[in-house]
Amino acid sequence: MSRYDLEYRSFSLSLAEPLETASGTIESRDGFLVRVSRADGAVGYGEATPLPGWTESLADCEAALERARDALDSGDEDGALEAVDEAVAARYGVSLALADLAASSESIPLYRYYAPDSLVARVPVNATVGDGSVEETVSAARDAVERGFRCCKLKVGRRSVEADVERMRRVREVVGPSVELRADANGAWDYEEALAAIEAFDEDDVALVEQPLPAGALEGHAELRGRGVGIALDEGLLEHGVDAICEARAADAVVLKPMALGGLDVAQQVATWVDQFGVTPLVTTTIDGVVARTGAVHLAASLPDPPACGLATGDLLAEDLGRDPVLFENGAAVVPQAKGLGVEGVWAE
Ligand SMILES: O=C(O)CCC(=O)c1ccccc1C(=O)O
Ligand SMILES: [Mg+2]
Repeated sequence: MSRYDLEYRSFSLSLAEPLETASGTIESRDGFLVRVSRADGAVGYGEATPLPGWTESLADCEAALERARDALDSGDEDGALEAVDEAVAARYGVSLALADLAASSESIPLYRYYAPDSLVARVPVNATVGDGSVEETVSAARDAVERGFRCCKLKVGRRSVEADVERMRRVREVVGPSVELRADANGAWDYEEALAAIEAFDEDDVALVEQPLPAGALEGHAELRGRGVGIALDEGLLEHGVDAICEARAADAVVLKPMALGGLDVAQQVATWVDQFGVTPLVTTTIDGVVARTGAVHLAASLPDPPACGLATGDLLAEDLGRDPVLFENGAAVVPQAKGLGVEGVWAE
């Protein structure tokens, strides 16, 4: 007898404007909305939105969701998560739907399912600024600060280091000294370029650079630390895992993307583990729909004292799966306190 039913529907969401990054341009996000329902009428939502280079393909994601559905149909609950074990986006979709259902049944917001005794009103967030021209970059950063953001992350690495240093310098002039600035090179630089960028960024009080060197580099990242600008590993976390990074002392922070790690439960474990080594966990999305994005907000809310997280990516989309339950104000995401994820109206019949 099956206790749960799993259904999924495909969607395609275009970005308001293509997001330029050093590892490619993101124009749309295609994936699957997942719904798990229990015989008593309780439901939970999840979202599996693969991103080439970061997760399984769309086809592999769908095949994994189909296996999970079949496992649940035959009453095999453990089998459902085993079926998506090798497909991180599908695993996020299924595990999020099950967690949303479980937290909803207990009438607690999802973050308290992971951090039972906590009460968290808001988590700080960064604005995400694409790798555009100086004018585009300055205008996007100025806009973000006018909307209340206190931290901006600039995508870098598509042009020369000098050009990126110029972009950063102009942004610092415009936003003033108190806004935190970060960069994300998505692995674009070699060691010499990264060193030059970091030394120049330090003069503009840049707090952090994500993935200056390719994912494979560990020693190089370790060498780049301690120069005033923090080093965060993103692609590198997926390539090496936590232990190798901590052992090589290769990072000040690691970037946790639930879609790329296979779910909030996995990301929670990674966060708790890296924290033991003094490495800061930093939660971001993969530019997802509202269901996956809100899951990431709950993950950040479940962590003690998170830094500004890359969760304010909803505005990058031209359309969404439903209404966004997360309000952004004064540089923070207001954490939904309704039961479960707090996402409604995404599965209109
Ligand atoms: O962290 C953010 O500000 C937003 C998320 C982001 O930058 C991103 C989005 C999609 C794919 C990769 C990345 C990345 O952090 O490298
Ligand atoms: Mg990154």
